[in-house]
Amino acid sequence: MAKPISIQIWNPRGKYRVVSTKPMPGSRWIRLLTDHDCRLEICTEKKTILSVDDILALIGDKCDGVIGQESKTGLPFLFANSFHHHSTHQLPGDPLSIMDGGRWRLTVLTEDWGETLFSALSRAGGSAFSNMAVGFNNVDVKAATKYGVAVGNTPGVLTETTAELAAALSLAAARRVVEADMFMRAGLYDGWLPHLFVGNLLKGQTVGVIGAGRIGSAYARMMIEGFKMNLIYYDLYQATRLEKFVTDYGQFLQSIGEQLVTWKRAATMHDVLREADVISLHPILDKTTHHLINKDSLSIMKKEAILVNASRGPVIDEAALVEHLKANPMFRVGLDVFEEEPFMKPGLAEQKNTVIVPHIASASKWTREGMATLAALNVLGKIKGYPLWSDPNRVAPFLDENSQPPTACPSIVNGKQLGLTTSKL
Ligand SMILES: NC(=O)c1ccc[n+]([C@@H]2O[C@H](COP(=O)([O-])OP(=O)(O)OC[C@H]3O[C@@H](n4cnc5c(N)ncnc54)[C@H](O)[C@@H]3O)[C@@H](O)[C@H]2O)c1
Ligand SMILES: O=C(O)[C@H](O)CO
Repeated sequence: MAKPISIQIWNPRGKYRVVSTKPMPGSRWIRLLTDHDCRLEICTEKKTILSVDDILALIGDKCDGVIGQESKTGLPFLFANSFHHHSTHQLPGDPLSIMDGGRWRLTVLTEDWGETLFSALSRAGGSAFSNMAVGFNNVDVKAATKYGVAVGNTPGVLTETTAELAAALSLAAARRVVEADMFMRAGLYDGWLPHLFVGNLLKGQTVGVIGAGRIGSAYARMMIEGFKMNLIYYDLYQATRLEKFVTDYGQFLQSIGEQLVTWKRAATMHDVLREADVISLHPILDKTTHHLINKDSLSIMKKEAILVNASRGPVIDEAALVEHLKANPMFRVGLDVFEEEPFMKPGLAEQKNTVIVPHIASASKWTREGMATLAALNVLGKIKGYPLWSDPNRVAPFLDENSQPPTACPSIVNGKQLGLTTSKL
């Protein structure tokens, strides 16, 4: 077992022991737990990723609930959590393995919430775990359910913040903002030139969205309202509200004498790749979306297309992307996530046609504090036996600093499997 690691303790006499594997932004989440009789232990260890042994040491003999972090892109439960039946992209080998220089090696890139940790939490008397994230590809939900542990996540509070970063990456890539900034800082500018950093105009072009869920739909709206782009999207489900929005918005534009905007639901992802000028990826990461963008799919995209990824790194085959960027200098990408965070595939950083940021899509103050609050309330709610909140996307009542949050768990992904009741509120 790993040595005990550094811990900050709040409300030492609290009846329920809750552990957070990282300090989280804001203080409301701490108050909410300690005001409800929780002894809170926050791991302040500098390590970015805690090992299973570290977390076992944190759980100890008595622990009622844990707040964990997805921290970095996680492959481990790609297969276990897949709720979709169509599989067009099979990863060869063990799901815990990753290709490295021609060999498969074991990798743990994230807190590894599987059988070992959930059985330990259950033995310690715990029944609650929440990720401080909406994605939960680092969690083996089946194992959690087997041990009676609720798994929380934090939807609703990061939708707009994440979509805004995807829009920022789209714009920065289209207008070559980073390249131009570096040029300026290097003192290379010696006067206006007709050909200097010519990029792509977005107005009237087609935006493609793959995974038109909460974030994908919010991003689509931003690009349509902001830049009057037409939409083509691919999702396993119809995005009815998004379609209606584009229809209504198009009619509004026509009524004021401007050009219509249109939408199309593509029958295949390849239709989006062929037709769109800017493509943004927003699906969950599971076996159906692993390496969705690979050598073949890149080859059918327009030579001057822009590809944005603020979902999960392994949705793109990053090595294939590097080759594509080298061969197609006018093809540009905006990346918030990487296949093996915190690393980038060799060659990516050297390519001028990339805009790369370190997994900051949800990093606005309001969102990060809200994520901490929701994660804490998922754990508190389960410990207290509160029901599930009826609509995990409607989280505003939990985020109002001036009132007590509802007595419900904001978002538990395995609530049904655990037979938890739903709040009437
Ligand atoms: N970069 C970041 O910091 C950051 C922040 C928030 C979320 N995320 C990622 O974004 C993901 C999406 O978040 P969300 O809140 O919009 O989730 P969501 O569940 O609302 O949307 C995901 C959509 O992907 C679709 N989908 C699933 N499999 C697909 C497939 N094979 N092809 C096409 N579409 C498919 C689903 O039907 C759904 O509509 C999260 O799971 C998370 O991994 C990243
Ligand atoms: O899934 C998530 O929520 C992100 O990756 C972190 O914001």
